[in-house]
This record gives sequence, structure tokens and C-alpha cells, in this order.
Amino acid sequence: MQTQLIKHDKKQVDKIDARRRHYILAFVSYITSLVMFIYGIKNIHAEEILLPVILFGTGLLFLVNIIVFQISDNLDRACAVEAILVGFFVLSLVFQGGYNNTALYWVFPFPAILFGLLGVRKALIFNFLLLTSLAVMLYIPDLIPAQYKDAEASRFIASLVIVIIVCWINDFYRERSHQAMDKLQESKELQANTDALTLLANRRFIDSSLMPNLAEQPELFVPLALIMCDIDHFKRLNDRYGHNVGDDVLKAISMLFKRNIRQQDFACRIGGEEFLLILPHTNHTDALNVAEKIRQQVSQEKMLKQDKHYQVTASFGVAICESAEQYDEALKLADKMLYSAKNAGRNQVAG
Ligand SMILES: Nc1nc2c(ncn2[C@@H]2O[C@H](COP(=O)(O)OP(=O)(O)OP(=O)(O)O)[C@@H](O)[C@H]2O)c(=O)[nH]1
Repeated sequence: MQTQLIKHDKKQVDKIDARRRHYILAFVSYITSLVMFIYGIKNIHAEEILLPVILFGTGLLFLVNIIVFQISDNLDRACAVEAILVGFFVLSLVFQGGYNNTALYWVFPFPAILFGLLGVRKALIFNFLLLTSLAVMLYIPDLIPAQYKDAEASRFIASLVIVIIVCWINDFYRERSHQAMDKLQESKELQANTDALTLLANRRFIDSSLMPNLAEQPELFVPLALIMCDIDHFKRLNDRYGHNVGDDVLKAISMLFKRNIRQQDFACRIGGEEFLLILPHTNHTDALNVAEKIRQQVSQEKMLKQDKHYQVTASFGVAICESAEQYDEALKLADKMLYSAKNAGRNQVAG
């Protein structure tokens, strides 16, 4: 669950990538429609009506697509539509020939645009389809009204293949390095949120990951049970057997927590010998039962190899949190309950 929450926080990386695609979409839409309208006006009296129709038509469609995106906020759909418009524009321009038969020059920016809009795999397929359609149009001249010289067509196709391959290599490794950075960041984040001795989550995890998620999506957590746990007379144990033995006890208790909580629960070390178990969707009775079960197991487990008769015990305080705003109050209550368990003689649960 700790890893899942950290992954959830990594959505920041996806947001940056979505922004990149958004800018490409906006740039291509506005610039292409502007260029289309300017050329449409320039060619309004062209001999063939098809050219201004293509120019105004695609210009308008690019504009409509970005406006629909601004309203609907559906980036994937807008990018897919944009890619289809790009394909349609490229094919119809080459079909018609463009102004003074210059259509082929306008094709070269589009492979890179397709990679920017669609991501590596889809863009590669799309570019391949576009390339094949262009090759068919150029090598079977009877299919289209525009006339291109044989040498011109071959050079164009060869250059386009090079452009597509370079864009593909570039984008493939950009995506790979993006994924590697993402993993590295995730493992650094996990390390920073983990207590080195017990490998439980630490206080930083609660503050930087759990709390924002609780505030953002309380329905995933509440009612949230907080079980505060403190090992009894730990100072005495340390003094008698040494710090290393104390450390081993901390590790053994942490393992015991992990064995007794569900996959969606969190076990955190929040102080020297103080722990906090955080159990989402858990009511007061269930939380008391969990605490009692763990208390019994702690008191029954032989934790010291050096002294099989030494009984480690722990005290527990339980409270329920119903909202993110209530968290601090519930934590204070769990702490208060813990102290009443200590005052009542230790090795017990209060809540
Ligand atoms: N071995 C070990 N000891 C630690 C660690 N962190 C804190 N401690 C010790 O934990 C002890 C906590 O002692 P106290 O706060 O007096 O509490 P206690 O002896 O457990 O007594 P009660 O809580 O009242 O039952 C101190 O002696 C700390 O030095 C740690 O990482 N390893």
C-alpha cells in the first residue's frame, strides 16, 4: 500500500507529460489552422477549387478540434482526432499537389508531430500507414491528379523514411529514459519514506504521502483506525541486554505487525519504540480486536534469543478518524488512550 500511494503521487510525472502533449496539440492546431487560412485566402481564386477547399476545410477542423478539447478536456481523444486530421491533410495535399506542386515539402514536419501526439507505438503504426499511402499515391500516378517526377517521389520517400526512423529512435529513448527516471524517483521516494531499521513506513510517509491522499480522496480511507503502540519498559530492556538486542526486538515487532495487518493497512514507526498502525475502512470494534490480537502475540512471542523467558509487552491506544480534518485530533486521542493503557499497568489496549 505504501508503494501504491507513492506511485499515486508519481501522477505528477504523468501530468507533465500530458502538458507536453497539450502544448503540441495546441501549437499544431492553432499554427496549422492559421497557415491553412492564410494559404486558403491566397489560393481562393486558384484554378482548382479543391485546393482552397482542402486548406479552409482542414484549417477549420483543426480549430474545432482544439476548441472541443478546451471544453471536454479529453486529451487522448483530441490527440487521436488531431492525428487523423494530420493524416487527412497530408494525403489530400499530396493528392492535389499543393501550390506550384510543392505539397511534398509540407509533409516533413508531420512524422514528428505524430510522435508528439500519439506516443511511440501508435505514432510508428500511424506513420507507417501514412508512408505506405503516400508511396501508393506517388508510384501509381494515375490514382491522383497531381504529377510528381519519379526522382522527386523516390527522394521524398527516402527522406521521409529517414525522418520517421530518427523521430522513432528519439522518441523511443525519450520514453525509456522517462520510465527509468520515474523508477529511480519512485525508489528514492520509497527510501525516504521508509525507516531504515524496521523497514516500516516513517513519519515522513504519513506527512508527505498519506495525509495528502487522505485529504484528496477520503472515501478511500475513512473510517480510518489509528492504533498507537509503544513497547513497555524498553529502556530497561536496552539497559539490560544492550542496544543491539533492543534493535532486534524493534525488528521482530515490526515483522509481527506486518504479519497481522491487511495489504491496504500501514504500519509506521513514528518514534524510537513507538509505532502507529493505520487501518483504512476499519471501525472502532474491529480496531480494538486487531490491537488486542497483536498485543497477545507480542506478549507470547519469544523475542530475545539471549533470554527465552524475557517477555516483551506493548501497550496500545485506539482512535477512529472520520475525515482528514479530524486526523490530528484522532491521533491525540490514540496517544491519550495509549497513556491510559500505560497508566493502567501496561500490556493492554485502551480505546
Ligand atoms: N535499541 C533501540 N532503542 C531505542 C531506539 N530508539 C529509542 N530507543 C530507546 O527507547 C527507550 C524509550 O524509553 P522510555 O521512553 O523511557 O520508555 P520505556 O522505557 O519504554 O517505558 P514505558 O514506555 O513507560 O513503558 C529509550 O531508552 C531509548 O533510548 C532504537 O532505535 N533502538
